[in-house]
Amino acid sequence: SPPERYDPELPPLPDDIDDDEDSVKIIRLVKNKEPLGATISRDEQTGAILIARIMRGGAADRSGLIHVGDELKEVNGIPVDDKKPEEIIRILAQSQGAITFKVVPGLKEDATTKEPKVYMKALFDYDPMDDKAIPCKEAGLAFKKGDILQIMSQDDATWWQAKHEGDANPRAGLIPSKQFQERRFALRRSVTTLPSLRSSTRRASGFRRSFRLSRKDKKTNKSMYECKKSELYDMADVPTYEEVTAYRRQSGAKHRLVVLVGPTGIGMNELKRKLLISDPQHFSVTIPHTTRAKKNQENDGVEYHFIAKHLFETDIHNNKFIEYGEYKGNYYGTSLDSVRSVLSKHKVCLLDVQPHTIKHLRTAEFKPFVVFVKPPSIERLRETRKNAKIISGKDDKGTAKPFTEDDFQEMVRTAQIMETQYGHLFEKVIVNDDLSTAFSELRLALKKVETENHWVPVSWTHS
Ligand SMILES: Nc1ncnc2c1ncn2[C@@H]1O[C@H](COP(=O)(O)OP(=O)(O)OP(=O)(O)O)[C@@H](O)[C@H]1O
Repeated sequence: SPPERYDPELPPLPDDIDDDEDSVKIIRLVKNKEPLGATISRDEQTGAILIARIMRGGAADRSGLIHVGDELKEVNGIPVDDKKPEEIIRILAQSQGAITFKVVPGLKEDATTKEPKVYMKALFDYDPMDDKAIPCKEAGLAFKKGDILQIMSQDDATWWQAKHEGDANPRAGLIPSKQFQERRFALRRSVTTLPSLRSSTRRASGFRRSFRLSRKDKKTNKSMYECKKSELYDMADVPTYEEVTAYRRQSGAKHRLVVLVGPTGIGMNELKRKLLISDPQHFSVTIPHTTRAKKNQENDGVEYHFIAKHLFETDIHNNKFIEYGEYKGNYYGTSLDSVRSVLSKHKVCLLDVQPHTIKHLRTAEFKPFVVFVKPPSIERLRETRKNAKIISGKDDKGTAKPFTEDDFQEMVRTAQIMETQYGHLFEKVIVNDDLSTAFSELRLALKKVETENHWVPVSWTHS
């Protein structure tokens, strides 16, 4: 049967309806300490004060009574037509308890938006209090590099709304959009000069000890390992946000590649060695390639893969190497296939690389877990490394020498530059102060990578 209609019969609308009077809504909100969660702006054309933005989950949003586009007429009986937005904000900030608004409703917003599930990893530090561009500092959300943000709204091209992942407080805050941040970051970069990691590591770094070689060429005092890819390219990458998703490795699935980075001499080999000893069935390292002649006691595919120079060069051209370099006329390198070989044995592959290499490894195949091994304070370095030796590379045999004050300073300096330039790629930072503490921390972190949820780029889970 057709539904009965209970609507009352309405009289016809009068012809002389007064828009201004009839469409006005009086809204009463009780405001405690919490901000209202709305921003206002003046319409350039009409001069009207409009609700510019409603913060998701804020007081205004939860009331459901105020909407973007509503025109504000009065606050607590005070007309706002002749007021500057700053003055109105001051009135709002000062009032406590019930606030009365008189508004002319704008066009209704689409109310079907449900809570969005977009997560971004912040790749930079942000403090709205230092941001001259933000329309309202109090509405801003501060965050640190590495924080996971749930993006609540991307409606505005310049200011997104976000909250910290897992934060029970439903109130969102304003953050600069990716596009906006990229634009102004690029502008800022063009006027400041970043310290170059390349020149700083030229002296100290060279071959990783993974290649079991000393680091410096004695005669030229030059890095044996020259970056083949321009680091200028890195400067063009603007770290803003990266869309991420929770990923948990399925038991039985291949392990994520464990990548260690840090200044030379910080103890990456030591940490790798300890991991290998702690569980040789579980952890493994890659076998490097070399074009040097095999020594008698060596076996092909054990210490090195021994290959001919022209084959090595072909492999270079075919992008088979993660890193490679030349030392005394011979090539040494770590191939992608040597990593694959470890992973396909269902072992955890421990790899230390130069930081600019990380981005080439960040693929769905390897899902690298990047650990930055960081030096403690220079005082602690002096204390803890009192009896330690470093392969100085000052002589051909690469004999171990005690650390010098220069070594410590170089380590701290390089670490700072690495963190500034590549910090957004580090998922775990381990300060190698006391070695056994650092080792336990690393082992725990690697255990968690195998069993717990971690945020990874969405692109890694699509394939
Ligand atoms: N926390 C620590 N306390 C004391 N000594 C340490 C600590 N960590 C590492 N060392 C010592 O410092 C020296 C250098 O460490 P290691 O060879 O592991 O450095 P590395 O980072 O692998 O350097 P590279 O690969 O560039 O040669 C070693 O003698 C090591 O035993």
